[in-house]
Amino acid sequence: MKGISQFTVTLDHRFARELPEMAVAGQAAPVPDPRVLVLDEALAAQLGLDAAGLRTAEGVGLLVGTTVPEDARPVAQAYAGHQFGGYSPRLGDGRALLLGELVDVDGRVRDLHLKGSGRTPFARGGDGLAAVGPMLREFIVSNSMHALGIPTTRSLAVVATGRTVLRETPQPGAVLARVAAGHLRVGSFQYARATDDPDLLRRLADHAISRHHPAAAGVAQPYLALFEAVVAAQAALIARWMLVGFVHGVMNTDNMTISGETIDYGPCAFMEAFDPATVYSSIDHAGRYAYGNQPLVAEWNLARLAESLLPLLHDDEQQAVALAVAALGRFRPRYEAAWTAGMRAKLGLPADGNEEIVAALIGELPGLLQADHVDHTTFYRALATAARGDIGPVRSHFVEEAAPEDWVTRWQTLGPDPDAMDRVNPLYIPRNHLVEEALAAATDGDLGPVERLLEVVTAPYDEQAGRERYAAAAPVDFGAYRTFRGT
Ligand SMILES: Nc1ncnc2c1ncn2[C@@H]1O[C@H](COP(=O)(O)OP(=O)(O)OP(=O)(O)O)[C@@H](O)[C@H]1O
Repeated sequence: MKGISQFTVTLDHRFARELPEMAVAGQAAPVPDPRVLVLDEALAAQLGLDAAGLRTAEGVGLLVGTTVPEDARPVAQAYAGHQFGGYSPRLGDGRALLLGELVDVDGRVRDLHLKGSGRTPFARGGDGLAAVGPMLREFIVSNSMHALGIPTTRSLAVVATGRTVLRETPQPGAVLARVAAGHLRVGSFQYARATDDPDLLRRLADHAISRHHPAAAGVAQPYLALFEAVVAAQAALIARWMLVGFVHGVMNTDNMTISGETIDYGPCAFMEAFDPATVYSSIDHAGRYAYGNQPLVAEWNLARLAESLLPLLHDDEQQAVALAVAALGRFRPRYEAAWTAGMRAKLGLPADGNEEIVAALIGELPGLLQADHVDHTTFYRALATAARGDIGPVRSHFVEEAAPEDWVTRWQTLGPDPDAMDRVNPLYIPRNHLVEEALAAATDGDLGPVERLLEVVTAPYDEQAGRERYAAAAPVDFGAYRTFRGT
């Protein structure tokens, strides 16, 4: 491995140092013909990395893991997890490497991680690789989420490898360089707990507190405070997903972070026609991870985290369980409060006042939207137009145009603020048919549609002239419920 001469990158290896039992040394697979497809230059600058340097041969080598600093020790992280409800004791990064941690220009510690960088000891039957399409999906959707102000892992770059990856059909391969507050997952704690090594579990919890929830340090019950902090972060996160209609698609416990960032953009998509049963993953036959189930699944995943933490909560198991149950019980009220506050904002209403009328309006809305398969995104922009005095666009969202009138009349008496609504209700989300269209073009070598889509979804609230098709629902023949595999 060679050093980087174009620019300096200083990587720490705190995860590997503090938790060596959970870090397996790995090396990126050779990349025959690396080509940068997309690079987030603003993110590079935030990391203190020179974007031009990242485009040089050595810089690209860092982005795919083949040229790393001399003292770098890339590792695959161990984790376990419940996938679709079934427990796997050993998952881990099968096709990913943590290159190390770096301190960004704001002094925050960020992981630099590669996805699709080759097989690791956790690869099981997998080839360790990733295809251009899914890695660009992660780049596009994570950028959209960030622009929407939703906590998420970030995508620094997608580099085509020049290697063919075999999926249903042969696909061009790619490596995603991912940046995150951290890669600890609920599954990391399940892994540590399953080792029956209380010291490892404690070190993992201390590491998580120090990196993600420092306020939990120094209180009487730090590990309970850690759990409470994760509950709070996830309640806030899932509410944000629900408010924009984001369907994660694979909310396994290895895809739920301790930091509270959204992770793993596999078969994810934004719901168009409002329907709680909306599912995008072709392997989710039972609808476990449907839009409307996401808060319940999050709570279920957090219960698995609580189980993993029990030995740290109290010496007496019954007392530990009682503490965990009480803390988990705070998920629902926190989620409800975040949801209600978010809905008030979407409806252009102040944070409090008129509680009963507002609760009724919020409670009735899903039924109204679902009955007519109303587009979850354009509806709220149309509602702002109604607040400005023109109810026409709202009416045209419904089969029976008079259907929403009673609801709208009651809402209008509350004096909603349309400008405030347009600041929280996006006009542009990465609609699945646009994402698919862009990924197909990129797979065929044309990056134009990806670049245009990125431009649109990273300015989600501002009307962009000539970009009407990006705000419109999928054409009927696309099929609103088309599902796909994520990887
Ligand atoms: N092609 C592959 N080769 C080896 N391992 C794989 C491959 N695809 C997935 N895995 C492994 O299978 C497990 C579940 O995969 P999943 O798709 O949830 O994760 P991922 O998308 O690879 O990574 P992340 O969760 O970090 O975004 C993980 O342990 C992952 O590393």
